[in-house]
Amino acid sequence: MAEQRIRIVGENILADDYYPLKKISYEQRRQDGSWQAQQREVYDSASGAAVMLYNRERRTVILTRQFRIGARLNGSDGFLLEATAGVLDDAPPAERAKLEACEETGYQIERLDPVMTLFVSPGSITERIHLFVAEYDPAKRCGPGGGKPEEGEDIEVLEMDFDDALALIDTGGIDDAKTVLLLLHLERRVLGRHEAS
Ligand SMILES: Nc1nc2c(ncn2[C@@H]2O[C@H](COP(=O)(O)OP(=O)(O)O[C@H]3O[C@H](CO)[C@@H](O)[C@H](O)[C@@H]3O)[C@@H](O)[C@H]2O)c(=O)[nH]1
Ligand SMILES: [Mg+2]
Repeated sequence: MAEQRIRIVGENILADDYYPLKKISYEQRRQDGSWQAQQREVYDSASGAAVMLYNRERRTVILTRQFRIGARLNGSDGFLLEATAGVLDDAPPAERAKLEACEETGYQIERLDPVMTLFVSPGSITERIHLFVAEYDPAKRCGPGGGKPEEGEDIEVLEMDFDDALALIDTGGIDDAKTVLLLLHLERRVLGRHEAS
C-alpha cells in the first residue's frame, strides 16, 4: 500500500441548507516527513453531467443562457452561455445528460459520446462533472425546452454557428469552464476549425 500522506481527523458542518458546507481538519505528511495540521472549508455540492449538442452538417452548437449567481458575485452579469447541464440526482451521467438536454433545450438526443470527467474546483468544491458531446437533429424534439419554471429555471436556448462560438471564447463572451472545454474538444476531435474568410 502507498504510504499514507493524509489523515482526515475531523469534520465540522458550518452550514447545511441545500448542500453542506464543511470544515475539514486533516494532517498532511510533508515531503520532509513532518506532519502538519491543516483546515479547509469545502462545499460538498452534488456532481453533475453536461453535454454540448452539435450538428455536423449545419456546423452549429446549442448553447443555453441562464442566470448564475456565483458568476454574478465575481465580475460577470451572471448570464453565462453554457452547454446544457444538470446535477446527477442518482442518475447515471449519460442518462442525466440526455434528460437535461431534453428539459433545457427541447432536443431529443439519441447517442452521447463521453469526453472526460473533471473536478471543477478541487480546492474548495467536491463536485465532479461528467462531460459529453452529442449530435442533435433540429427536427427531433421532445418538448419546448427552457427548464423547469417551478424550480426557478428560465433558460434561453440559442443555436449558434460553431465558429462564432469559438470566436466568443477568444473575446471572453463564453467563459464557463465546461463549455469552453467542450467547444475545444469539438474543434480538436469532431468538427475542426474553419478559418474566417
Ligand atoms: N432552492 C434552491 N434550489 C437550488 C439550489 N441549488 C440548486 N437548486 C435547484 O437545483 C436545480 C439545478 O438545476 P440543474 O439543471 O440540475 O443543475 P445546474 O444548475 O444546471 O447545474 C449544472 O451545472 C452547474 C454549473 O456548471 C454544475 O455546477 C452542476 O454540477 C451541474 O452540472 C436548479 O434549477 C434549482 O432549482 C439552492 O441553493 N436552493
Ligand atoms: Mg442545468
